[in-house]
Amino acid sequence: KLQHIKWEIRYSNRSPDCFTKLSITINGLTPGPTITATEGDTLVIFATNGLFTENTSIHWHGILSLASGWDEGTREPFEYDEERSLVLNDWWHRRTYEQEIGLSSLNFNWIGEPDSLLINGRGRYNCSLAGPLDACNVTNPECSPAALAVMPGKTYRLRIANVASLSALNLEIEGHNMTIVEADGHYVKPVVVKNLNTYSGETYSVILKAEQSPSRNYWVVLNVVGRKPRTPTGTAILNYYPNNPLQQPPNDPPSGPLWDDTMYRLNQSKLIVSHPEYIQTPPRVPHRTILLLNSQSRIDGYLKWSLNNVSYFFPTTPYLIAMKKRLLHVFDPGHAPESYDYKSHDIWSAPKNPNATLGNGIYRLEFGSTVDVVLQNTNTLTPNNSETHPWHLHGHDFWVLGYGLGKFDPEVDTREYNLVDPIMKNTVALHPYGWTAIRFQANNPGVWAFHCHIEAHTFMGMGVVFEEGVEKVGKLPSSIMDCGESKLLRKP
Ligand SMILES: O=C1O[C@H]([C@@H](O)CO)C(O)=C1O
Repeated sequence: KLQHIKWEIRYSNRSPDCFTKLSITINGLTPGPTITATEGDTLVIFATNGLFTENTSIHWHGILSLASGWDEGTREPFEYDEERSLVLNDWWHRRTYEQEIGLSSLNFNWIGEPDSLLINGRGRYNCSLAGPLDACNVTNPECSPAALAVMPGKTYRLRIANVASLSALNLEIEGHNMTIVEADGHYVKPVVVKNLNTYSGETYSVILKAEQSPSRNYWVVLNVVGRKPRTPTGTAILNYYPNNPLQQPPNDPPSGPLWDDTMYRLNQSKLIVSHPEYIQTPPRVPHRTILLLNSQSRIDGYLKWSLNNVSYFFPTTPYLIAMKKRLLHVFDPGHAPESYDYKSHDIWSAPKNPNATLGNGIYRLEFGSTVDVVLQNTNTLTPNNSETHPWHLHGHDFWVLGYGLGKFDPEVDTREYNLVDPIMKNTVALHPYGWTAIRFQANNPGVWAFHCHIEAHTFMGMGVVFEEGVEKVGKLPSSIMDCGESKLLRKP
């Protein structure tokens, strides 16, 4: 089926948590409109940029720009009556420009924790904390809680997206277990959980049975985990027909797991493996292994994040254009570092020498080769602290071969890799003081980002770039020649 969709991207005043804020919207909505499509449909999306001074682009998160013939016509390995979407977000009242200035000043100012958590674009800020010039109104219908309507006895597929820019979020539905059946577009060997940890950029489907007493509603509860929460719990209402969708459950919301229980989250990550009937077996061995030390660092006094002591900065001319048009001077010609000194590096302490360098050299991958990346976490510059990082790869799905705590040991840990039924994903968590190993095939011609999906961390340099088969990319349209030196190539 062919669908034509029109999107207008513009600023509007929105009050998703009762506090009015200028927000970037699609057709006036945040989160934007839902597209309902069947696998195989063709979507033509005509987007207009109604922002006054900014460029914009849309990243098709989790939708591979590759022909995936093996997915044709397959049936889902689970049953449900209806589906519902749950878009989970964290929300700040300060403008992103102020945040950027704070992050990139010598007088570093962290973005802090979110003001609110939103479920389907709705949250609740405590308006008594708002300033005299702020607009904050708890009776605004825009911020009345989201209701998830269910019929007693029916089974639902909840499609969950964590679109937060920072937070790892724990979702719990009071009195109901969830069965995880899908992650990042791949079917999962079903696992029953009381609550679900999701990391920025991830998507899941869970099956929920409306099998509790229909005499009342139940809480849908969202909590920050992995960072010390300073944000009130986000809530929505699981609304059993025929109760009023605004009727609050009779008790307090459940409190969720402890925010700093890393083992709990690590163990849940390990439970997510491929559904037995949908296994795509990974190649047995990689052609190349890249080991990436994730560390907080300093460059000339500025706080940064770096990979193998290189903090990434974006070149002003896009790589794809630079490579196709031989503008090779616009980024570092050298190779990005393949590894770090893992024998002597102490991951448990703040680094004695936190200095790093800026760079934007790339990893050139042989087309068609199998590449392993091992992400190694370490202590930040703060003593006894290590953070969670959701790593997101553009242009590919990867196999998740394993997770561990402590320092990755290539001799021992590679033997424990799951080569039998690993899940494929596009976003994966690196847990505090832990490591995560992934494998992918460099089979999608182009230039692809691999970065921490925490927006502030990407901004502070936490990313790398892969190139493969760029010579196979066809002619670039002159309409994309907008940034840096590519402007000179634009046909009038
Ligand atoms: O990048 C970060 O900076 C702060 C803190 O480490 C320094 O203020 C924080 O929590 C981050 O995730």
